[in-house]
Amino acid sequence: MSLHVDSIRKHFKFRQVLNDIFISCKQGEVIGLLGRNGSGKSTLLKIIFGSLAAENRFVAIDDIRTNGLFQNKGLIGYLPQESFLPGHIKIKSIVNLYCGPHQAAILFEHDMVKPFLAKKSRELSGGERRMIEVLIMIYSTARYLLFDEPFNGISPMHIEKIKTLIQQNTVKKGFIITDHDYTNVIAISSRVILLHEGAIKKIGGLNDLVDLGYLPDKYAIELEKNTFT
Ligand SMILES: Nc1ncnc2c1ncn2[C@@H]1O[C@H](COP(=O)(O)OP(=O)(O)OP(=O)(O)O)[C@@H](O)[C@H]1O
Repeated sequence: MSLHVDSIRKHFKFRQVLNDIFISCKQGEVIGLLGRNGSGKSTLLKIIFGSLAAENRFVAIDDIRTNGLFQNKGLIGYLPQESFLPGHIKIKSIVNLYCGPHQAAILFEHDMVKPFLAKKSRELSGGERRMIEVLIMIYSTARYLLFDEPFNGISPMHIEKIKTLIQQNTVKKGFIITDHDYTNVIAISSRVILLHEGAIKKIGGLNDLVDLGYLPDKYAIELEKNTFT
């Protein structure tokens, strides 16, 4: 069971943003995707999901090639960087829209969702909205989830709960997660990769992130005390 992404190429005007990108994600894995601002992380996730066209794109789920949004339906879920909840609809209805009855019933009782069920999304704070979106995606039917900045605006206590939920849900799902909160991404990732100058680099330790210019030098010694390999 795997999501297989290969040969992705994309340019905007004269800039080649993605150059023959390869990523695989098995059910049970969390892939941490890091990269500097503008390195192409969101572009890559949109192309994998099928909402953005590319010059070249190969995506296969469990060895079956998918050609875009409609073939991905129910298989790949995408949490965009910007909020996607319709502002005028109650959270309870949105949960019903995205989740099956069994998963919706779990969310209705979840302490991070229950207090907001009767509210409309526009009545929530930015962090509350993000929290709901992330939970809806985790409990959606999709088997592979692409998360673009899931921790943005969320307080540390809730980030911990979300990390636990992601890890619990890897039993049946695979995740590709990008967020500038790299310590929390690294903490839950089975593998970490860096999008650098249009290519994917495998990251074996925190020093690689310094060497490739993602983390400043001053972090090297302190961060090497932690390890994610
Ligand atoms: N529609 C577009 N037209 C032209 N250039 C674009 C377009 N979308 C993205 N780009 C450019 O492609 C590059 C990659 O953008 P992308 O949003 O994928 O980066 P990112 O790694 O997600 O960045 P960030 O971490 O800041 O969110 C950027 O230089 C951006 O300016």
